[in-house]
Amino acid sequence: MYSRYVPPPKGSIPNTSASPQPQQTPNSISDPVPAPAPKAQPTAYARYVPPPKSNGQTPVTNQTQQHVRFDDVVAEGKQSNEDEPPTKKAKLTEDDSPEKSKKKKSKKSKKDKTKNQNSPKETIGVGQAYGFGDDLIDVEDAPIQETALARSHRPQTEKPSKEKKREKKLKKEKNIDEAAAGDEDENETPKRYRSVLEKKAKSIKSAPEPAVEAKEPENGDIDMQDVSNIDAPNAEDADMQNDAQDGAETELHGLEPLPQPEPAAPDTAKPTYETLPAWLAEPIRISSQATTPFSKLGISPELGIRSEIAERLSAKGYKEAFAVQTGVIPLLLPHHCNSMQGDVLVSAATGSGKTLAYALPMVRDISYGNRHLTRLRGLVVLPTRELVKQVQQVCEQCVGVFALDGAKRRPRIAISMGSQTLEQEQNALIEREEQYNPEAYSQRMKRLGLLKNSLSEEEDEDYNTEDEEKAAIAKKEDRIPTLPDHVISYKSKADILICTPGRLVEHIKYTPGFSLDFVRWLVVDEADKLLGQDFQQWIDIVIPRLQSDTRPGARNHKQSNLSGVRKVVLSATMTRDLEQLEGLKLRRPKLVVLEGSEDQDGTAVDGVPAEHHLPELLEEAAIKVKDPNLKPLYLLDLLQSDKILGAPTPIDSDDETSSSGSDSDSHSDTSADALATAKISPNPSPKTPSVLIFTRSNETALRLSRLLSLLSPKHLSPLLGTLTSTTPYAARRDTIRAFLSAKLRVLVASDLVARGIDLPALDHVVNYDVPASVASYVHRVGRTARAGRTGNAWTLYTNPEARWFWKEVAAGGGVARMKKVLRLGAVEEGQDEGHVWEGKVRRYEEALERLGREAGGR
Ligand SMILES: Nc1ncnc2c1ncn2[C@@H]1O[C@H](COP(=O)(O)OP(=O)(O)OP(=O)(O)O)[C@@H](O)[C@H]1O
Repeated sequence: MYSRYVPPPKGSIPNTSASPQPQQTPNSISDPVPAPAPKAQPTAYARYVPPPKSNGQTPVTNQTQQHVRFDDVVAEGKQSNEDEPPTKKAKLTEDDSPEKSKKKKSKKSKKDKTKNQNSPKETIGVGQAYGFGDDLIDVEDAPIQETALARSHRPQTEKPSKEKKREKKLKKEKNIDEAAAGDEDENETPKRYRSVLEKKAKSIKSAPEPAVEAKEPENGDIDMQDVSNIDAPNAEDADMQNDAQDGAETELHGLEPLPQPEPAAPDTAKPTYETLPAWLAEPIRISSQATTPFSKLGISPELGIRSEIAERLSAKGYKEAFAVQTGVIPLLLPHHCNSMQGDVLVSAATGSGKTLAYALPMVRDISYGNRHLTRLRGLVVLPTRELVKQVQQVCEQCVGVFALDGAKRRPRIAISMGSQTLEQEQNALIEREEQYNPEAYSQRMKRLGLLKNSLSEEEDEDYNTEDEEKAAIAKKEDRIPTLPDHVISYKSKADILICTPGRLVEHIKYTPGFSLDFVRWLVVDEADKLLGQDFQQWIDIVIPRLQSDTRPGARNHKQSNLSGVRKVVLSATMTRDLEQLEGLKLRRPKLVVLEGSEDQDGTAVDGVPAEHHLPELLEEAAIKVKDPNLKPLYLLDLLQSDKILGAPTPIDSDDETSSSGSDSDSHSDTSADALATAKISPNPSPKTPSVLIFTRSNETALRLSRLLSLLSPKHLSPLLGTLTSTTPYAARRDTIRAFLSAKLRVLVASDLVARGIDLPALDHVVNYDVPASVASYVHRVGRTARAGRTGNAWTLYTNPEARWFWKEVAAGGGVARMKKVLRLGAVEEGQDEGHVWEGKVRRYEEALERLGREAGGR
């Protein structure tokens, strides 16, 4: 039935005046509803006549109108024989029983087709849609056509008797199809279809009455049932379709709709463009105020820091856990939950106490280990020797704290940083023991027998590869004399090794018996530095050795079900570079970020949290250097200002001009005050402020240090020390010791000590040269204002450096600070009188000349 529907061409509304349309008829019928404008279309759909808008009539009236219209057509066709008015027919239709209605529907269908014949276009369309010739359509419609044709060909000489008329009428009604067949010539029905049509007519006649009544549309609109009736090839088909449709309503024959799943809830998640993993994008944030007693850390006293230990820590100056320790230590203490035992990354300000945050839980775990066996279980990697020494001290403190608390053993701590020869370090790290092992002994003898022949060659053997070198070391080891049936076995002398990455790599390669098989802690302090630089590719060499699991149980953590290497990665300027972190092969990592309490600015710029946080009690200032050639003089003025060291006493003054200047009224007036407030003295005390001056290179540091000594031989020179990476380690160590004991008060240093060095009493940091990066600035100024103390940072900047400094460092959103950076004018611009400054410049030029002579004389 669907194939028969030929939709009308778009926008082509047939001209109702051009062809007679059934819709026109109702207008003449006594219908109370004014007929709508005819929208005659020859198809079934075209029969729908919408009810007039807001006519105040009920839809029932419209329904009536529809039926009236169809029956009108019938009435029209019969009007010549039965002179009943159309209104009567309409009434009858409305009163029809459902059964009759069904029959009439079939007739309607046929008659409708007759009407459709008036439109040649439609006839062609329907025939084509069926795939038959148009003839077939004509034949189907023939019974209805006959009424008109038969009338026109009826002989005029018929008997006028009523009997004959009645007979004829009956005959006509009974054999309407036969008459159609008899009118072959008129209908031009092909013979080949005649028998088919006859059979069809008979079957229509003999067909039983439909059992199911056709439903009438309730609202006057034509529904699909009507359409199917109208378009059915004949009445029987239409009835059958009706039956089928009605039956489908009552009996579904297993075609019930399958249960469908609940419709999925619409996805309300906003698209995210975050490329960082969740642990990095959403770190654990710790407020700087979050201090806690050590005894409260951990899930229980047994698995945490016991109160006896907390008391001992307090005795050592660690009264309660700093904020970063409050956040990190619980993550590193034993836990039953595996998800709490992943690797930990820490980003916290300089001087916030990161060292104790990892040293305490690591030493605790190793203290509770095997009583008798010393194995290398903890590895701490740091970028400089100074830091190695510093961390060693903190770890030793922790060892002392746990040693008395029922710990099974006192962990041994070793350092390796290249301050000694490799052999000295090897002896400090590894112990050789003779072990009874006849089998290994015979194998060793075999090797030695083979070696004898080639001994002379080996003496001047040149190693081309690492493997060759290792083999040579093994041969040397074989030659160490032992007791019969004994071989050399190796034993670690240290439980914890604190080292620089370069030396660690050397031990892995060249120290017999040096093994990382038992290591279960890896600490990478100053991580951004260690991951950002190559350091003999230490990551590629160390990390695979920590992943190997050749000895089952060797990496088991005490008091927890964790096995494997626990990695702790720390920095004040922690890298978020996943590529760099990837090399560490982190497991279930968590990032802990220490935030400032209420950073005045820099906490968030455009909603982006600051990358670095400066110590809360740090005060920063910057001084513009107008003439870079006189920069050392600017520094001298700053040092000798009341802001830092104060002016030297007039009696001991290095400065001739200053003495002469003191003759002036202004100076003589204040000389008594100057004496009273003078801070610089050749004999410093712990109260004398301490200063760390950073330069951009070793050479600049050495040169500046010498220049300051020449400019102030009496006062600054005795207080001055220099720290560069070219300075011998022993000299460096002595310098730091002297500084910590207040014998030295001013250190001129390269960036060697910019990171990690803890100089607790340091009051001032001066950036003589602007740092190379924001991170470098953070580390440099972080040498002061540590552990909750106050501190000052001063930066000298030249005109070309001004833009970068103020934009990236001072005002950049990447650095969170409590106070804004002060912009200061140089001393020469304000306080000094012209002739005093001129005198300083003259002395500076003399000092430069002398420096040049010294350099040339070397
Ligand atoms: N709980 C504590 N109580 C008192 N002082 C502490 C505590 N924890 C650490 N300190 C002290 O704070 C100072 C800074 O500690 P530490 O050197 O570990 O800082 P840091 O965060 O590693 O700094 P940097 O990033 O510069 O290396 C040290 O002098 C240390 O002794």
